[in-house]
Amino acid sequence: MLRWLVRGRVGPVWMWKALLLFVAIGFAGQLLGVIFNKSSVQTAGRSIFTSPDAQGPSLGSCQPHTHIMFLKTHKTASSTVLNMLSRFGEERDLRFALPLGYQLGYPLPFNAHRVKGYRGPRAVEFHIMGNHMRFNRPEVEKVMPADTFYFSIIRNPVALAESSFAYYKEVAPAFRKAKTLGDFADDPRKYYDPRLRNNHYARNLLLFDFGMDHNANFTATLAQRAEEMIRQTFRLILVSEYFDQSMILLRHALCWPLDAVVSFSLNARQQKLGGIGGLSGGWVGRVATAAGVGGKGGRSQAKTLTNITEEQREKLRQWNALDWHLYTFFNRTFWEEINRFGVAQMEEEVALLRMRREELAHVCLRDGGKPVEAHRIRDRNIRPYQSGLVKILGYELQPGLDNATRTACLRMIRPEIQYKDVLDAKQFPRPVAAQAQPEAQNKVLVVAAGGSLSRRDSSRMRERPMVGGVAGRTLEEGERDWDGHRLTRRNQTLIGGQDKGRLS
Ligand SMILES: Nc1ncnc2c1ncn2[C@@H]1O[C@H](COP(=O)(O)OS(=O)(=O)O)[C@@H](OP(=O)(O)O)[C@H]1O
Repeated sequence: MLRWLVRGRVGPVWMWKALLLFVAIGFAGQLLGVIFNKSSVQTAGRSIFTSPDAQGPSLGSCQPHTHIMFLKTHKTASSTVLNMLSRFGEERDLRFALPLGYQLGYPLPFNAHRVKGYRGPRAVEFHIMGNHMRFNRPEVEKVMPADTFYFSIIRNPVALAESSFAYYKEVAPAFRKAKTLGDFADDPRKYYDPRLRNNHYARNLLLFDFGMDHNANFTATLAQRAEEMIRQTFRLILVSEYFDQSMILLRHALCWPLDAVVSFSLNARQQKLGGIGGLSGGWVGRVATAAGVGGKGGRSQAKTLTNITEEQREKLRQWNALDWHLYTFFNRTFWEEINRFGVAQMEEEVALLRMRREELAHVCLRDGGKPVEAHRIRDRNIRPYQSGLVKILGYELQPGLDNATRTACLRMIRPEIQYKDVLDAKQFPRPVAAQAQPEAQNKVLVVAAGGSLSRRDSSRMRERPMVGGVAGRTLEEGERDWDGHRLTRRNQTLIGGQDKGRLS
């Protein structure tokens, strides 16, 4: 029959040869496609963010909340939470109440004028607010709509003190003077002067962030007043030690899809003890594992990385007695909430969340999700800011991702400072000419997530994420940020205009 065809009874020979060639190419293409489909991360990732798993179990007919205020408390996993809000808002073109610099006037009580683009209390234009601030309800209410959902997160004060000590060692004078956290815990008053700027990082930091007097001595009346104020304003208080359970409660409260609350831990210190595990070694889920649902009847253990004795822990609890009260109180209400939600359902949903996180880590992250030191991250734009005694870790993206997957994965690991720049550039696009100024790179100030400005020699500065370089946003010399003081620059050393306390 082929001879018959070839002889040109049905069309010329060249046409049949061409046809055979096309069929062969098509077949080979199909075959290669099957092979690559099985092995390539890129293809696996193509559909992962749009698969039905991304939605999670049905939430019924509720409407997703889009007016949200998150009080970003310090050293409580708040950067991981803020990352979710940033992703959610960016994907849906929501408007963020962004700071002029990198924090909303912290540590001064929040003032509405710290919000970029704020035009007065009657202009309703922001959906999400979540950068560091010292809470001040009347001013926040000027910015956010009346139906805003307020929530925040707390952490065991002992673990929080440890994290704060490591991060703000050179920022808080009380920590600077103490050799170790143990020494500080043994006799905090020896190191602590309430008049010194930045010492709020060393005592009742939670209470300070909620806008209350963190230096007051503990009384039951004060503690109850604090608890009452928080309950009146905040609809949900999450607990860092039970991060995954917190995410499930949050997702139900906000009526958000599962993927919106799946995250990789950001801003983590390198673990000195015990090394770093990959995903299978429990890194991404390390906190989750430590916080099994209801494992300890709702009580949490502070997971600390340094060696402090039980006696020193107890001293830290006493030193931070007001925070300790808040923590125990809201830990209790948190578990009451889970009981109302249903313990069995919580277990199921937490398991789904963890599975999903593993899946996304497998697609998005290099080396199975193992966090890496900043200088090892090839893409400088996603290096986390470094501060204090230990290395703050970040992630590397899996190579070879298709564009859509890469964008979604990148959002999940983009550090807070860089994310603020991205959102800022989107909300306040600058004329092309302004973005192209060559000296912009030289005027970059590096600002810590916690608010401190880096004091680095220029060679080390090159290792830091170039804040202004991320999206063309640069803090200009003389701009006011941090606490309203004018910032000046002396040979790469950035200092506050009038204070003895350096900004780091
Ligand atoms: N998912 C999750 N679960 C539990 N804990 C987590 C999570 N993500 C981040 N972290 C830990 O939170 C600490 C950083 O907190 P913040 O991001 O609030 O710090 S900051 O105030 O913005 O600088 C930091 O704690 P330390 O490592 O003890 O310093 C992070 O490891």
